[in-house]
Amino acid sequence: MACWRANSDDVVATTTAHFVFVPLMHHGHLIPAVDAALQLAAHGALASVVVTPTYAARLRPAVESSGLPVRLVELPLDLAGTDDVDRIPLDQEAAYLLATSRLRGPLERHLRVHAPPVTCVVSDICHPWTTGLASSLGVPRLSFLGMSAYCLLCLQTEHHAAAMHSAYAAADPYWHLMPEEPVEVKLPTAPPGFMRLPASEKLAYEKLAYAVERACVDVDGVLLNTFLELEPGTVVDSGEVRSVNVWAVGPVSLFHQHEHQHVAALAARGNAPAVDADECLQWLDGKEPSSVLYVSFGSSVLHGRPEQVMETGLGLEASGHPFIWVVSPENAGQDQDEEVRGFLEDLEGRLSGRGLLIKGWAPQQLILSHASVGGIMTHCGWNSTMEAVAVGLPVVTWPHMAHQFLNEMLSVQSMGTGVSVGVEWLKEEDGEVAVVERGAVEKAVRSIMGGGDEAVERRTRAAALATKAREAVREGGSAFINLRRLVRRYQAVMPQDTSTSPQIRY
Ligand SMILES: O=c1ccn([C@@H]2O[C@H](COP(=O)(O)OP(=O)(O)O[C@H]3O[C@H](CO)[C@@H](O)[C@H](O)[C@H]3O)[C@@H](O)[C@H]2O)c(=O)[nH]1
Repeated sequence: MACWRANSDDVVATTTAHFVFVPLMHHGHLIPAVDAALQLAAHGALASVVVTPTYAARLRPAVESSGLPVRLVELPLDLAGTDDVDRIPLDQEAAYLLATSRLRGPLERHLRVHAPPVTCVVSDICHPWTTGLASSLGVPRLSFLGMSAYCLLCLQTEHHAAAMHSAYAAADPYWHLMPEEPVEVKLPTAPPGFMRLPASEKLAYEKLAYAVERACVDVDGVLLNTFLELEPGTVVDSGEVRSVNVWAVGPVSLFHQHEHQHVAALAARGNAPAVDADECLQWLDGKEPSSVLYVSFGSSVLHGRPEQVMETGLGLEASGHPFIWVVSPENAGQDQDEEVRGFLEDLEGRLSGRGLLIKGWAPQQLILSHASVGGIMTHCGWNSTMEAVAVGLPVVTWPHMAHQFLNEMLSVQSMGTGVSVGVEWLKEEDGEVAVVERGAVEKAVRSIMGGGDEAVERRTRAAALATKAREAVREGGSAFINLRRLVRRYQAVMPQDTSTSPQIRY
């Protein structure tokens, strides 16, 4: 079957499903979107990923080395002199997110003149403007959500949606009543310093939150980086409650254990690493199997207070276990805090050989795939949570904001692979401050890395989940079947150009 589209410039024929990904250019959103694009391409589709030049340069090695039909559509976007969200001041981030809507015109023009025609737009939830883009192109739109099915289900309740929005807008603690469960969970938002927004930005976030809500409504389906066996009832329920197709295609990171990927590309997944990947692997080679803890708080979490960085370091030291600790430049005091900088240098000196500090971007995927790594301390970003599942590692959970608290619950209570670090909330003049003392860090690390019965059982459960994850993406597995069905479904869709009379033939 061939589908034809007439547009103002040309007439092209295609039998290929062509997914155009419009990700949010923020690591936690962009990385899984690119992985999903690679997965779809491995299943026979063409995938285009829309990015600005900075991100195109970062992604090119991984995309090109895959040898798969994934195109980077490079479009400029300038805000405050940069197109890189890492360099945009925190108080302008919301404005940046809203500014991405400026991409719509150039993108639509690009898609209209470049063959083959798009058959499906896959949009980050933060890009409500893609609704208009898809309808103007006459193609369906999928939303790509960087969260669990459980979290999606929670978002169905008006109460939670409102709470989530007010959290972003006002940075107040909020409460969420889980659907059909009489359990109240306190979901505090963020420590001071994180998403503390000036009044002008609050408005931008409110607008954004409203836009996200709209964007979730008018979709042909939702793509989730989870898999059926991980959240059996919830994947189905989340679709039924919302009356939308939910496609669980994860763990998308497992693509990188695929024959297509090279070590160098893997090291540079998402960003250029701040360490030499070979040296990092050699360091791990010198360690016992499953003995090293990997500590990372993702791409955007700030501890807020310098004392917290020091308490974390002292807790890791006291645990006695080898570790790799990824300290973001802001947390490492690279900008101003000399005390923190000095503390980290001393720590590195004292623990030389036992603790490896990476100040900047870590080759996370490469590290987690190494046999010497035995556990992760994580902020419970959904990607890191899924990456832990994919490689079968237990986790110390230390959520910092928003749905990370739900992800903690999934790891600790549902999967049984997590131990909470136990964040304490102290009242201060301008709100609550999250505090984790060194003793709590030490205890949680010993608990997942130790040899006691509970630790062994946790590791066994994590290994069993990883087996299920690999089965899900393997031929005949649930995610594999979903990817295949997606490619078939959107290859059969006939794009219609609404500005000209569509000419469609079979
Ligand atoms: O040094 C680093 C840091 C991160 N990563 C990768 O970057 C991604 C980080 O994603 P995630 O673990 O989800 O954390 P965030 O970057 O904090 O992600 C944001 O986006 C996620 C998806 O919406 C949300 O779940 C989080 O709460 C939100 O903070 C993962 O693929 C990591 O492997 C690296 O490779 N090296």
